[in-house]
Amino acid sequence: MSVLMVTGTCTGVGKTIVTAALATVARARGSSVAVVKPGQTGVAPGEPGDLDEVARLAGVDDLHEFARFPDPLSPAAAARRAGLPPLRLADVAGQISKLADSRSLVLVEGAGGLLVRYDAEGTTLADLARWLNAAVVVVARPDLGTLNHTALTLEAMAHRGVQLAGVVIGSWPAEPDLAMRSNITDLETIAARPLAGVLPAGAGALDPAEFLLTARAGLAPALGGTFDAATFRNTYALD
Ligand SMILES: Nc1ncnc2c1ncn2[C@@H]1O[C@H](COP(=O)(O)OP(=O)(O)OP(=O)(O)O)[C@@H](O)[C@H]1O
Ligand SMILES: C[C@H](N)[C@H](N)CCCCCC(=O)O
Ligand SMILES: [Mg+2]
Repeated sequence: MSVLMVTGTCTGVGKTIVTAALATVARARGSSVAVVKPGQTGVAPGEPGDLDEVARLAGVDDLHEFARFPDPLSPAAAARRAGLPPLRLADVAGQISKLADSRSLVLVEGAGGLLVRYDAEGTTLADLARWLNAAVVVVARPDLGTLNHTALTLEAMAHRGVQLAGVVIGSWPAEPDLAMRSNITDLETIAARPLAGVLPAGAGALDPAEFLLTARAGLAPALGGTFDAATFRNTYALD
């Protein structure tokens, strides 16, 4: 049993796609996988949320969303605007612990980036990770601006004693520009380790069978495998 959290350097960086990729690879290895989205914002009741995307891509049906607020804001702000009580991550920690007792892997996708607030006290995914002693995958963009966002996220994690599982690039384009090619090297320096994975832009549009193959190729290290850096570098002519 283990709990792996997925955060990002910002919203919209590909956390849901990476969560689905981790889930599909783990399931293909025979693991029982639950996926948790503690607080879903920006989606109306009855509309498909991030967990529905994970279900579609990875075939997971063990899905747990603990609160939903329609405004496309942080969970704290969205709850406030809806006039609803905020989600208590301390309660969510207890629920995740229970799930982890009977699954090989529980994946938890945060809302937005690491320090997005869930309540008026400023509880964040970093608190949840620390309470559960869970490592965190950081999903980063490949393009200009990502070095600073990634460095800030990793520094905030280190400062709070949150363990880094690895940095994954959520959406790598077929035609990377100079900044992207350079950033690959610098992201590895910032993380002080090789990238834990890279998913191609467009991975989210694949059918589930193709998505599994893509996820396997791009994400093995985040689940204890080896990332084939040489193949990746050759594919994208990075050297
Ligand atoms: N590798 C990818 N392939 C295809 N589409 C992608 C990929 N990565 C991201 N996207 C698209 O970019 C958008 C944002 O991605 P995603 O929903 O995974 O972001 P997120 O980090 O989970 O955001 P949120 O904070 O809302 O949870 C989505 O519309 C998604 O379909
Ligand atoms: C609505 C969006 N897609 C996410 N669900 C929530 C993102 C919150 C980001 C808050 C912020 O850092 O400004
Ligand atoms: Mg998401």
